[in-house]
Amino acid sequence: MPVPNVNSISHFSNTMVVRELQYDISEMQKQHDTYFDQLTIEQMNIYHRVINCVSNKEHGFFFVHGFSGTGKIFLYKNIVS
Ligand SMILES: Nc1ncnc2c1ncn2[C@@H]1O[C@H](COP(=O)(O)OP(=O)(O)OP(=O)(O)O)[C@@H](O)[C@H]1O
Repeated sequence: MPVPNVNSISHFSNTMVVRELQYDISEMQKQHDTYFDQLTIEQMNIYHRVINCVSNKEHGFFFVHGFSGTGKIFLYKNIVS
């Protein structure tokens, strides 16, 4: 069975990581502020729980569930931005 070239995999992974890290901070800030103003109270509560955990350098595991279209992705986008 052919074995993948480890150097290529490493380069590919790094390229993907580098691309992901090339975000525009001011654009992300604008996006965050826009989404943040629109969060519902429930989304806002989850947002603060996750952000507080990260800010306090605590470990956390969050599972957000809800019916389709209730704003889970909307919330994720706000948290990651
Ligand atoms: N607080 C909000 N203010 C304005 N629009 C919102 C808000 N929350 C969600 N939406 C909008 O509602 C729609 C559905 O939201 P979203 O895709 O986040 O739901 P979801 O729970 O992730 O759905 P699914 O489980 O089907 O993936 C999207 O168009 C999103 O932009």
